[in-house]
Amino acid sequence: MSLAIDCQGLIKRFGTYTAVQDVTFQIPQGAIMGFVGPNGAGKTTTIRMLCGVLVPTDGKATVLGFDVKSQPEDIKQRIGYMSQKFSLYDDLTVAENLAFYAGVYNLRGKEAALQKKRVVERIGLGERTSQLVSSLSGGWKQRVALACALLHSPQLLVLDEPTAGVDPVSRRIFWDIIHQLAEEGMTILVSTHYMDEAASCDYLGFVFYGRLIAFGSPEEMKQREGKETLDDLFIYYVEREASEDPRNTKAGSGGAG
Ligand SMILES: Nc1ncnc2c1ncn2[C@@H]1O[C@H](COP(=O)(O)OP(=O)(O)OP(=O)(O)O)[C@@H](O)[C@H]1O
Repeated sequence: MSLAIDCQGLIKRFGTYTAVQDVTFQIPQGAIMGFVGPNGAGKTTTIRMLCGVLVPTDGKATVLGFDVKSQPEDIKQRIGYMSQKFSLYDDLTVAENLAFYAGVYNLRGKEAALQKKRVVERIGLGERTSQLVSSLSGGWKQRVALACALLHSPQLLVLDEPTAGVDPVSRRIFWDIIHQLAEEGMTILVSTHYMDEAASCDYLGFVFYGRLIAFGSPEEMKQREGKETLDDLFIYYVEREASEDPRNTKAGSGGAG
């Protein structure tokens, strides 16, 4: 089994505040891993370390075989990233946004044209390419953002709350595409607050107060705690763990180091 992400005791401190504490998990290539947890739990901070854009305070992680601390550029070249803000230019058309991101990924000439054509077909954007992004619905903007993130054929697709505020039909279409990409071998790391999305992941990590308090397949996790639904499971975790945020104290920040 080839690992896409191997994360061992990852820690991130901002001053005396520990945003991520001793996070350890592994996922194989081609898997969909979902991060769930309340706001401020540390999901984005963990994702940013794994993308090679934030240096961990301690711990080790390899992504696609590259070390996050010493080889961040190798990681960045091989991942596609999409955040809930979509990072599109509203006053440009879909085609112009794709052209801009092709440039960001250093795609030129024939290669750029080929990759743009590929993602337009793949995501079903054919009839939208000349439309201004500002005139698109949230669901279509989301699909354009996904197309931009796929332009350079990444091996790992990182999605930080990609469907926040998007209607249910668009969410379903988006997830159908995500599952197809995973079937073709792409690894997906996604943070979400939606339990139906969490349920369709191969692996789930539940993050709370900076710690990964549970990890496994959705079925395993439910069985382990004897819960019928993921909603019940996550409410159980939150109630079990909830107390004053331990990360605000020096003791909390040093606990896993
Ligand atoms: N650069 C920073 N400096 C100081 N604190 C930070 C910084 N980045 C994040 N934090 C803090 O670390 C904690 C974890 O934040 P993070 O954004 O990783 O959480 P999250 O689980 O992604 O939340 P959300 O679901 O709201 O996106 C938060 O309390 C946040 O305020």
